[in-house]
Amino acid sequence: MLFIRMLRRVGQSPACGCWTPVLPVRFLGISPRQIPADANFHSASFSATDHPRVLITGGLGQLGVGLANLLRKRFGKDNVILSDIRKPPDHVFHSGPFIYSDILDYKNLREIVVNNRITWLFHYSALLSAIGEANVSLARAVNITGLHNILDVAAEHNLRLFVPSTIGAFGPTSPRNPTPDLCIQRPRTIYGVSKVHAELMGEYYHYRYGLDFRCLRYPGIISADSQPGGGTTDYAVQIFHDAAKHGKFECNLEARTRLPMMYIDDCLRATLEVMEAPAESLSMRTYNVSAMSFTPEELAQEVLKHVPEFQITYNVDAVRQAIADSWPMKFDDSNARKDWGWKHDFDLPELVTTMLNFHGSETRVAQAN
Ligand SMILES: NC(=O)c1ccc[n+]([C@@H]2O[C@H](COP(=O)([O-])OP(=O)(O)OC[C@H]3O[C@@H](n4cnc5c(N)ncnc54)[C@H](O)[C@@H]3O)[C@@H](O)[C@H]2O)c1
Ligand SMILES: C[C@@H](O)[C@H](N)C(=O)O
Repeated sequence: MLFIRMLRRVGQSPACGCWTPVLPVRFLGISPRQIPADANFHSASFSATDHPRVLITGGLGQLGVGLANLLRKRFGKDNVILSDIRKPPDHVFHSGPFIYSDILDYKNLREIVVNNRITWLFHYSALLSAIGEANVSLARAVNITGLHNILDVAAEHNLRLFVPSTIGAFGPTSPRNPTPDLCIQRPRTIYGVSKVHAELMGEYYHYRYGLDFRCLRYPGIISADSQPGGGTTDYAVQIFHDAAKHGKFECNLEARTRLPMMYIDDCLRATLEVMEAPAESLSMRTYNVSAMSFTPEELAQEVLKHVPEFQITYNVDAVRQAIADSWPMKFDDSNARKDWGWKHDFDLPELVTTMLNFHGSETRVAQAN
């Protein structure tokens, strides 16, 4: 009876007309892993004045080290733990706490969360779009089974959980220009399918167990000092390296392939901002975020302004091209802008200047400027 009365008391959110978080795990009697409700004594509570204790999974990829740097500046070095299944390079190992964590090992995850009194979890482990197509069973395990472990450990220990999604969560039947937050999502890659699954499972855990799940759909992310991990948008990172070093670049997508992109600083700031946003400002739990959209041809034109002899040629990779042709060309992120004040800093000209300054200080870019 108590349970039914509490369900009745839960109202509809005026902002979105959707259900507000239903009930905390303890009212449901059992958590997702069948842990007795009163066994939830490990969860560390923190008030707004305390710093969160952060764990980043898959932290040695393109985005994780930059995220750790940003969060350590904000919350203190020792409050942010980077983890992965790979061996960290020296500079990462010495820059702050690093531990081994395999997201397929649930007990290992739970031990890390408990021993380190983790309160916020950024879940970055994944196999990206192109590499996922080359190894579907591993992508399925890491991106789906691994996500289940993350959701369960987060729900059991009352963590605030960030899981990134992607433009790859849409497919050929989605509106592509622009792509809104809510529309048909029928991706044709294992990566995209696993990310739609993550969005839906995270939202389900939010409504069912009160999990504080937050998710942004990132565009292709462009970074200077970290390498992409096997995606369809990787060309937009490699082009800067090759332009600065060799003055030429062979592109694996067609010249007119338009995709949403974002500079890494904007991406990481968006991630921190949505995690810090007051819960009542979030009318949704999964948001598109956007900065710019361009084609390889347009990117090459901008590079030419800095590297006058730059040449681009095309040798199209059929798998990547098919993926790109099914993805959004432009993202509609008006809900993120409206709800929690998202605003990007980098458009195409600033992106190109920043990337070439990084790569080109001692090469042909420096000579041209
Ligand atoms: N980089 C982008 O352009 C982009 C765009 C959209 C979304 N995202 C998402 O952001 C997140 C981070 O992306 P990224 O580019 O840094 O990815 P990445 O491929 O560069 O890194 C992923 C990391 O996951 C780790 N990993 C693999 N299996 C693991 C396991 N079993 N346990 C723990 N770690 C494991 C890998 O070792 C790797 O370091 C991913 O979830 C990705 O889907 C990235
Ligand atoms: C877009 C994103 O999810 C990733 N960079 C990929 O291309 O797979």
